[in-house]
Amino acid sequence: MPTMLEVTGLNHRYGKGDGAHVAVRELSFSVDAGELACIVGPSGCGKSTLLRCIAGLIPPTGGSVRLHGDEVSGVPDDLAVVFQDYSRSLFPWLTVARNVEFPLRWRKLSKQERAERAQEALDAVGLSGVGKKFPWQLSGGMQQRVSIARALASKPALLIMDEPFASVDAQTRFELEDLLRRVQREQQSTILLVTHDIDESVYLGDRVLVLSKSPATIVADLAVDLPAERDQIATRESAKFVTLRGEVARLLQTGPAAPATTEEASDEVTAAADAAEWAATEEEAAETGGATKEARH
Ligand SMILES: Nc1ncnc2c1ncn2[C@@H]1O[C@H](COP(=O)(O)OP(=O)(O)OP(=O)(O)O)[C@@H](O)[C@H]1O
Repeated sequence: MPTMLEVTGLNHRYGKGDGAHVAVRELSFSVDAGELACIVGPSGCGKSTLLRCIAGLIPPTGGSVRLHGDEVSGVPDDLAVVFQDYSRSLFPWLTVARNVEFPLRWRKLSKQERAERAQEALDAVGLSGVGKKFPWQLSGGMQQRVSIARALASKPALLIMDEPFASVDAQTRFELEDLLRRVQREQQSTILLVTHDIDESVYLGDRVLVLSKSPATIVADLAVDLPAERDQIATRESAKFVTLRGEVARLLQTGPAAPATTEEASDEVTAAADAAEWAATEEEAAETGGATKEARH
């Protein structure tokens, strides 16, 4: 698959001089077309800053972001973002259908084509019959489906999702996760999704990018070797899922295993020599039928 998103040596620093804060440091990764990549990182590590740079909302202070080969400067036309807070991202005075159509106004589409695209997107998220309702007449989970439909209607090259399911209850979250995976596969969408939830990152992702504590940098890029068809109970109980979840949790807690210092390495050599000597003595004792073990303790 061709590369859809390429982030190279990205840096972002807020402010200048003594008060400057480095939020993102030398961060590089790429996402292939049709891939769903999850980003997981500790609170405050710089996830939103990274997404804002990728979405062209703020210019990075260093490095580059390329979308299908084009340098991102300003918000690209073919990029859509779904935020956590659905209640603030939908217009309450517009019907659901009009909300979904809204970003298509800037596309060269007839009124009829816009209406059809909106209906297709609503069908895809299981909201075929609610186009004439207003967002406030829907549940929270349904409103977030509308936000997803609106993002999909514009057929973006890249869909960015910032904690999209963090404001809904656990049951709805599971439904929305399954919905997202289904729609992503049907439409071959390229998605970059940020979450705090380790399990969600493994359940949803084709890949999980683990970020360090602030300033954000990538500590691991893990392929999620789970079947494409996932199930909220069976997948989460599978050995592969549990292992991956543990690996992500460990990386978040401690970061990647650091290379041993010279001092640590020399300690390890001494410990290994001691162990070998002890084992040899034990062997000797066993051969002579002695009770060295008991005598030593
Ligand atoms: N506009 C700003 N000016 C100065 N510092 C900022 C600004 N926005 C964010 N920061 C700082 O940059 C760091 C990263 O913030 P950011 O919001 O990107 O982290 P995050 O990982 O998305 O956080 P959370 O997990 O809490 O959503 C934080 O220390 C934050 O205080």
